[in-house]
Amino acid sequence: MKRRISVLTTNPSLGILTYSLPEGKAVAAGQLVSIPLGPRQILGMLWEEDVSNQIKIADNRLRPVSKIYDLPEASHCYRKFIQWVSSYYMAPLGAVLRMGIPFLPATIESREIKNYYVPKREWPKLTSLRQQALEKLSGEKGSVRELAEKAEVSPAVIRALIKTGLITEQKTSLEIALSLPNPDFNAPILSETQSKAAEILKESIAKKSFETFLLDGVTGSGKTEVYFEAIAQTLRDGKQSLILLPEIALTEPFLKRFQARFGCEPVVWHSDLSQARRRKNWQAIVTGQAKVVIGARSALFLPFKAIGLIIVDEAHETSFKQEDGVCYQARDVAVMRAKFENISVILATATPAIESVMQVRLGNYKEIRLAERHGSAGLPTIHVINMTEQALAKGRWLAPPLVKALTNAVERHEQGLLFLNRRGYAPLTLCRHCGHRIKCPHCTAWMVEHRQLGQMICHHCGFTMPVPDKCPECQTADSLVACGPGVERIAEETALLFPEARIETITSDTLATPKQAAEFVEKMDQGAIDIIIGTQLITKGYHFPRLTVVGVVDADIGLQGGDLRASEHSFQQIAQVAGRAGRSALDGHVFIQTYEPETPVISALASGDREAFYQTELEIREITEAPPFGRYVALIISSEKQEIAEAVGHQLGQRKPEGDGIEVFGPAPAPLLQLRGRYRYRFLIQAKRNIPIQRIIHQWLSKISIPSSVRITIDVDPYSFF
Ligand SMILES: Nc1ncnc2c1ncn2[C@@H]1O[C@H](COP(=O)(O)OP(=O)(O)OP(=O)(O)O)[C@@H](O)[C@H]1O
Ligand SMILES: [Zn+2]
Repeated sequence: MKRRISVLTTNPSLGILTYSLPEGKAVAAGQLVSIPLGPRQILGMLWEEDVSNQIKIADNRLRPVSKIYDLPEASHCYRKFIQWVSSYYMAPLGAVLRMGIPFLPATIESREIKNYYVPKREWPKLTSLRQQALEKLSGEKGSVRELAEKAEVSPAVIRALIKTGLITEQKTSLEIALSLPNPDFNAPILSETQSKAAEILKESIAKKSFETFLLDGVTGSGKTEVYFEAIAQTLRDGKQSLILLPEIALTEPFLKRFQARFGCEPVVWHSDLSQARRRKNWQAIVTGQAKVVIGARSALFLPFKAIGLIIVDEAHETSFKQEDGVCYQARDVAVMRAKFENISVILATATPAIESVMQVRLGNYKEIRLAERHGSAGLPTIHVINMTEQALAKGRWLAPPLVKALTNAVERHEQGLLFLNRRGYAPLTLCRHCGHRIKCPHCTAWMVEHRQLGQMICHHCGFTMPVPDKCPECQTADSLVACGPGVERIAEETALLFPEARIETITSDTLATPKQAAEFVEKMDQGAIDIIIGTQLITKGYHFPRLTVVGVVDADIGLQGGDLRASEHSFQQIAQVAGRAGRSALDGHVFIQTYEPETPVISALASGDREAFYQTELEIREITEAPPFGRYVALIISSEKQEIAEAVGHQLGQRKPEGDGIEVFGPAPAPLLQLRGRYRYRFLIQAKRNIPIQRIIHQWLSKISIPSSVRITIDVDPYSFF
């Protein structure tokens, strides 16, 4: 009988398959292999070494593994971890593995990537598409696909140009000479509290066992400096560290800061890297050359050679929640990875998630507090502006006390920040003649005017159309009016109030890449910006010493959705943006504009009594058996045909699981009934934490046959409810 092994493929619909092994080859579980499937080669990981007694396939039908990659095998802990993620989040095993191994690795023989280079020079006359491509690409390099994307032509055009020799091939080696971060390169002198905190972390790392820390320090207290000490210790031990950041725009400033402390840049992992860069970095992580990795949440799934520490920075951030594909919460996954690897994990934040606070109370996480800002900086003064008492002119959104503070700041050559979490000019456009509201044809959502682009954009599906000059419904000309403010409208008002000021709008439209973020930080540091108008993108991580005035344009926005975490998120967001003010020698002032100054969120911010706010939140959650006390799972049934989605919802509704400690709500049409052209119906399952909810849902779903046009999304511990 042949030697048999099971291989977990990175193809979600295939899962685990059985293959035979070439005689005499030594293999270990966790090794990467490629296997033949029909005419194709598929990537996978040896899952179990010898499965000869379990599998019924006849020897002659068994195909051999075609290649075993010469890379360190992933550990037993790693495979256990992938398994856990798959079963907890109810996602196919292969889909989870694919996040860690997103491409065929280079083999020993071909540790090179084909890149192409377009020389800078005058080009001969060619067909216009080719001409256009060469002009756009002058001086660029990349893979065929990357060049095609940059030039906005098809890959065939690029291939044709390669054939003519106008674009030349360049082999890039995968071996990178990485500089090693030096733990003692430029260590700061820590304050007493900071060094106590750092000592606790270092001791934990020395113990080499699983421990979760909540590094809870006010904004500007030096959390980063403290966890850098933990990284230094991990470096001394020869192990790898992973730092997760909530936003890739934050990586660039972070790289600089890291370099100043450790003498060289860490290795980066996120979606904005070129193919060649991604492959190199992946290789360095898997072989253990990369000692410190900073990345987006997907970095958690990489098969590190020797991981010794995980840090989640701004751990309360909702962007750690992945909402499509495998739905997971990276903060929780980080803790689980650390548990499987038996290492320490640090959650750093100034405004912890309720879930984390609860884990501290239960004794599962250790809390480390940094109560004061570093050096001479004090916390900013909070001013609440009761908007019901402010008589603002029509189309004006900034109240006089805020305007006055900004005026003073600009005069003193300090900087101001106006925060409004709404992209575009206005969230709603309506016809003042017939009342028609401009809506997305594919979503249950308003089209948002982006005046600078001259476009209306749907923020859910990206559908775009020109701003109409008459009402699409009643055809009346010049009857459309913008309702409510977005950042662009606030920028317009600010420009009127401060004609001399240099104003910059920062949103995901203007600050999409790490490079743009770096340019922005540079401008701020040089004092080339007086006032920033920004969305949540600007609330976290940045340290601008001359920024002294922060205005929260509409503090009530976050509470409108009214979901489970609305108050918590609103509190976190405002506290974070407030934390950008007065971070060095200059005093900071924060102005919060609200129509409801009495709500718990605003009063907690005004009084600085965070504990009381958390206490009340926890009590509400406990009474309602909401997370973290109970558990939620959302089930979303969607189809392009409304009747079909509704019918499947109805069928499932009739077979709802029942029993003690579990309650199923729905099916109900989702608040966002139509999204990207699909109609959606929702269930919300609420269960006690000891209920094996995943198993129950599996059984429930297996009771009915689901048409192929219907998609069922399972979201365990959901954050969005629309
Ligand atoms: N011991 C120290 N010596 C010198 N500079 C320090 C020290 N501690 C903190 N700083 C400086 O103070 C500023 C704030 O520190 P840091 O960014 O680490 O705070 P943080 O708690 O991570 O802030 P936030 O939560 O707002 O992002 C930084 O410029 C940092 O370099
Ligand atoms: Zn849409």
